Parts: sequence; C-alpha cells; structure tokens
Amino acid sequence: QLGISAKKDENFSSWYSQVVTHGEMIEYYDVSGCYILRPWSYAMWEIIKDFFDTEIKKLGVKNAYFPLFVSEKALIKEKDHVEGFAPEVAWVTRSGNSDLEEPIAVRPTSETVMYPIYSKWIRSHRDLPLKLNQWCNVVRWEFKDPTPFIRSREFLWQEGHTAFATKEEADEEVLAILDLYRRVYEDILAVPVIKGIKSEVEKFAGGLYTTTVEAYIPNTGRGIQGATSHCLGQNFAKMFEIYFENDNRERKMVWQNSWGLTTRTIGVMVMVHGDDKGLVLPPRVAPVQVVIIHIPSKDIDTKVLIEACKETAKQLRDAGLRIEEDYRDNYSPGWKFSDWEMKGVPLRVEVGPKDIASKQVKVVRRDNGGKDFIATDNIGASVANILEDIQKSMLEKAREARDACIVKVTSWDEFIAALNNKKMVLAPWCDEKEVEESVKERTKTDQHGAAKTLCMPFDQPELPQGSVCFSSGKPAKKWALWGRSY
Ligand SMILES: O=C(C[C@H]1NCCC[C@H]1O)Cn1cnc2c(c1=O)CCCC2
Ligand SMILES: [Mg+2]
Repeated sequence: QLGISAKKDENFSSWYSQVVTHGEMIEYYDVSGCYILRPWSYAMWEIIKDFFDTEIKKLGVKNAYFPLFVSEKALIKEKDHVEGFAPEVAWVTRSGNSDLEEPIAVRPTSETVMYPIYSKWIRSHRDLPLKLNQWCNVVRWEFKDPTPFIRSREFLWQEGHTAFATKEEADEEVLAILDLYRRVYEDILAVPVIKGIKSEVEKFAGGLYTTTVEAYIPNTGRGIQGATSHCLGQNFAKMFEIYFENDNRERKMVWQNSWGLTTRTIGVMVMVHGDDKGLVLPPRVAPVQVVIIHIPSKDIDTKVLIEACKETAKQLRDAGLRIEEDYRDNYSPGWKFSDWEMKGVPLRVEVGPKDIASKQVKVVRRDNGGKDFIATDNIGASVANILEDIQKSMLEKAREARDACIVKVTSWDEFIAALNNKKMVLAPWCDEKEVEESVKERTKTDQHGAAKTLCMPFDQPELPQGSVCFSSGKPAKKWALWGRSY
C-alpha cells in the first residue's frame, strides 16, 4: 500500500486520518461521526480493558450490564445533570412505521439507568458498598468535528458506579481509580498525564467534584481530558432516593462515585507517538510486539532460513511476547519493513544467511530506528529487555515534549502569549466561576476555541504570599492549568 503523504508537522488532521486508516485501525462509515474499529485497534482496546478490568476487580468492583435505553422520565430526573447536555441525547421515537408512545433515549451515560435500580437494591448498610462497572458503548450526538477515537457519536468505554455509606470511602476510591487511569496512560500507552481537580465550571454538573487525568497533544497545542473520576456526593442519592439504614437504624443517603475511560485513550496514544511513517506503538499496547522477517538469498535454501526464523519465533513466544512472522513470498523485505512500520510494530527482527551463520539476528527499533545485532541464544530475555527500554524511552520522550509545552506565568500578557504559542499555561487563579467564564470570552477567536481550565493540578507549585490572579487581580487561591482543548 502507498505510504502516508501528509506530514505530521504540516497537516496534522490529514496525517492523523491517514495514519489510523493506513495503520488498519479504522474504517470509515456512512453514518457521520461513527467509525469501524478494525482488529488492529480493537486488540489495543482489549489490552487496556484487560488491565483495567483486572485492577478494578482487585478493588471489589463487579461487572454487570444495564439496558441501552433510558426512559425520558428517568433521564430528566437529575435536572442540572442533563439540561446542559440535552442536545447530545439520541432518541428512539419509532419502531417499524409506528411511533412509540413515549420516546426512549439511547444511553449517553448510565447514571439515570442505574440509580433508580440502586434505590431499589440499597436498603441497609449491609448492602454497601455497592460497586458495579459496565463495559459498553454510549451514544452522544456531538456536533463538533468528529475525529476517530477522539470524538465520535458512539464510543466504547467503561463506566463505574459505586455507592458507599461514608464520604471518606468515596473520596478514597475516587483517587484509587484516578491512579489506575494514570497507569493506563503512563504505564501502557507511554503518555504522560497530569492529575488534578476540575474547576466548578468544568466539573460534572451533577457531581460534587471531578478529578481528571489531562493529556496533551503537542502538534495542536491542545490539552485533552484523558479520563475522569467523579465524586457525586449525595446529589444523585437525593434525586433518586438512594437511602440506607445505618447501624443506628438512622435513614441516610449514600455517597456515590462514577468514573469513566473511553476508546479516546487509543487516539491520544496515536497522536502523541505517531510519525511520518505511521503508527509508533508502545510495546505494552502493541497487538504485535515483534515481527520476524526472513531475508531470502541465493546463499541459503529459503526453507532452512524460515526454519531458523520459526525457532527464534518460538523462543520469543515462550518469553511471553506477541510475535508475528512474515514469510510472504509475494512481497520484498523492503516492502514488508515499511508495511510493519506503518502498523507501528515496536521491533523488527531480520534474519538472513549471514545471521544464521553467526547465530545472531538483526533488530530494528520502530521508535528511534536503532539497529543492532543480538545473539539468538537467550533471545527471549534480550528482546524483552529491548521492548522494556522502548516503553520507557517513549514515555520519557513524550514527557519531555509535554513539559516543554507548559509555561508558568503570573500576568495576563504572558498568559495570552503562551496560549497563542500553543502552550498549556500554569497561572495563579482566584478560582471564581465568573473569572473563568470571562477568560473563555476573552480567548475565543474565530480560528481557535476558548481557553479553559484543564485542571487544578494536585501537584501545586509554591504560591507566594500575596499572589494575585493573572486575570482578575484578586487574591490567588491556587495554580490552575489552562489551555485550549479537545
Ligand atoms: O457522563 C458523565 C459523567 C460520568 N458518567 C459515567 C462515567 C464517568 C463520567 O463521565 C457526564 N456527561 C457527559 N455527557 C453527557 C451526559 C453526562 O452526564 C448526559 C447527557 C448526554 C451527554
Ligand atoms: Mg461531552
């Protein structure tokens, strides 16, 4: 197949579209905003899912499945939760050619599906904590330009919905889940994220507070919400009458959390690591970690060569690695190299007659093009070490690039300069809603969206006594990370 014509640093959106299609991750579809996840990307979702599912089960969370459809009555139950989002809700109004009595919403998230049932199930403190999660799809009729993985009208996610007797338990779980989200990004996707709390304007309107992991796309200079873990407080318990009798026989409302991670994770990884040859996959998320390619030659019987490759493949599989062997005789080695580079396979192993003779193989890294020769004996361990090094260096490289795009300022002018220089901006802030709204107004231009707070990082720099808000001049309460975002 043809190479990628768009350059990442010249035409990012064309580059991205070509990388996800040539990399066989996405197929386009005739319903706007919807995409087909091909095996190459679905395998990545399965790897993310296996990790997160295993970890939440250690926290005592159980998986369940709730209906796709929500009654209008249930959906509008929690007023300020849904009115802001109403335009995004998709409705079923007809079956066949007869209209439905009542329109039914397609779940955009499942609080209003699950909580009437939670109200029924939770009676006594013995029914707590209730910790359920579901892996499913949700539909949101977004109007901003759709982008594969990043913004689509249907996407896959997990949504956790938990209920506790005390706020302390809820607060603790919010942070435990947030750290799992950090690990998905940093340990599996090699994408650095910043943990923080959302402002009152940006938080989930139905909740008490929202914590988030924020990623960053250097090419567009935009922040992107990676995943969110909300403490809902007792707001939904009040609306949906979720009470329990505590051990003093008093009737109390539960404290709830809800937390979600979506297939957006995959798009962020592609955007951060990809290059002009295509995908560059961190080994932990790569469906294939090593591809073995034989180099035919008149100096050796191809069957002997392929047998040697198979032996190496076996050793690598025995080391627990995900291997592909490419012995196709209708493509040249060079063609195969660029094909597997396009798909982002972290390591290529080339085997030719000379390598057989000297009991070695040639390895080529996808992330930095590094070439090396390694002995075939104990090759499992040595290749596993190379993959670990690739994983680590990809995260370090991405972290450096991200850190170089955070500017710390104290004045409005510095703020605007940094923003227009496609940076994220750390600024002392008075933490007042109307000030955030005014910054949005003042930074909205026709070619860019407004700047907003991405989060208040948990890791706060020193805030000198007497610091004032970069925008309002009022006493600053904390440092906020601002930026344009997806
Ligand atoms: O979905 C959440 C909160 C919460 N839902 C569960 C997973 C974690 C977290 O995302 C917020 N939210 C976002 N978007 C929408 C809604 C909505 O509640 C409801 C209406 C349609 C659009
Ligand atoms: Mg939204």
